[in-house]
Amino acid sequence: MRPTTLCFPINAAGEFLLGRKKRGFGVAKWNGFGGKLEAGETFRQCAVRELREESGLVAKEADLELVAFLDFRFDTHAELDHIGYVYLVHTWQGTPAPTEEMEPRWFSAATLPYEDMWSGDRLWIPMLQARRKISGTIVFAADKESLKYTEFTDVADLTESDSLTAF
Ligand SMILES: COc1nc(N)nc2c1ncn2[C@H]1C[C@H](O)[C@@H](COP(=O)(O)OP(=O)(O)OP(=O)(O)O)O1
Repeated sequence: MRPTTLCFPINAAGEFLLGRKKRGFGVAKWNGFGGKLEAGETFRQCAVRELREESGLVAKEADLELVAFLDFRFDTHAELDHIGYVYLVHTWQGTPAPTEEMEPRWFSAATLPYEDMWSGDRLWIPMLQARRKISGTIVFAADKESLKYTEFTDVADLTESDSLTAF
């Protein structure tokens, strides 16, 4: 799978905006807003575009705080392996609105619906809520849901890799 981005808007009350995915990869799960990199796009361009397309929120590239690099691997489905850059978004224009792909809703930090999210999320999203920046590997088992292996490392700073944009 192509490289991806994932954005989590956070409001002044510390709530996270999630969207319930209506179609495609991760359908019916709550997640941040993002998608696959398009040809010629930078990760930040992708993140801004996907956030707008899926939530209606308009952010500037400079308003994205890069907080995680994740290597998602699927033990018996290598075609699904992909990397993702994760951003927190504190500033935007517009109001969240349902889109063709996502049904948005605000959640307090303590009540994220982990039972209806990707199973790795309950491990790494709390690290972001603790203001950590991380690099991680998440390996899913054959059922594409259970976790087989995870590893997370704190990083002092993160920068998007240019070498991952060519495909
Ligand atoms: C496997 O673990 C994952 N956990 C979480 N929390 N998020 C994930 C995981 N794997 C992928 N994601 C994110 C990364 C992207 O933001 C989306 C998937 O992107 P999608 O397939 O929806 O990409 P689009 O370009 O929007 O899709 P279309 O081709 O349908 O337009 O999930």
